[in-house]
Amino acid sequence: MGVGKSTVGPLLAERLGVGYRDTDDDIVAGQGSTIADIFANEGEPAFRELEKDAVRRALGEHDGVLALGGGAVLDEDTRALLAGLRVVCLTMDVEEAVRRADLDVARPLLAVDPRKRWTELMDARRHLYEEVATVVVATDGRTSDEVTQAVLEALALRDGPVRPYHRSRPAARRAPRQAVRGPGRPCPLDEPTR
Ligand SMILES: Nc1ncnc2c1ncn2[C@@H]1O[C@H](COP(=O)(O)OP(=O)(O)OP(=O)(O)O)[C@@H](O)[C@H]1O
Ligand SMILES: O=C(O)C1=C[C@@H](O)[C@@H](O)[C@H](O)C1
Ligand SMILES: [Mg+2]
Repeated sequence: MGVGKSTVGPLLAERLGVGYRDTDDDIVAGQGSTIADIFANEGEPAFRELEKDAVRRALGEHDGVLALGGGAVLDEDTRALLAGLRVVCLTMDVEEAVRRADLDVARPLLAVDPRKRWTELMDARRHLYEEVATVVVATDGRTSDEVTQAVLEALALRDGPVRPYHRSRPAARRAPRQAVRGPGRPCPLDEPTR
């Protein structure tokens, strides 16, 4: 949350010459309310249902860079949909998270005691981010342009120069996920690609 998905996503899309889409933006546009208002008025479970639908729809319609909400990976079906795609997990430490949480939009899950909440959320989610990530890229001390470059390099190390997948491309010709990540090699969040 606040790690820079919506900042780096468009830069990455531009570098790759593909479109950019953000499921948080899709939800806000579809509901005509902010995420903070959806959490406040309808509750987190209702938001998660909207998020699940938004991710499914976006993955079906969109071939370019897609930013997911930070909690999208909580859903098992969503995690299954991400298998076989290049998934970039951006990281930062808690100090940076607290700084960025203060910068702009309200993040409902960090509204009270952001340091404690962020740590709790990461403890609960770390294994899910690791499960879906093809590469893990640290953002601390890097500008968004530097993060974008690091993402491209991390993906190229795993997969060769990045070319977008196209939905028309037969699934069998896609690089198998294990080959991208390396057999039995998870992408631990405490050993990000620097
Ligand atoms: N590399 C960076 N260095 C410093 N600040 C950054 C960096 N990337 C993004 N930011 C700032 O951090 C804040 C959060 O960024 P952004 O909204 O892109 O995160 P996000 O991951 O999309 O958040 P959310 O999970 O709420 O969707 C913004 O104020 C943004 O300008
Ligand atoms: O990590 C999370 O649970 C969230 C992240 C944001 O992208 C938003 O989807 C929302 O603020 C919840
Ligand atoms: Mg965002």
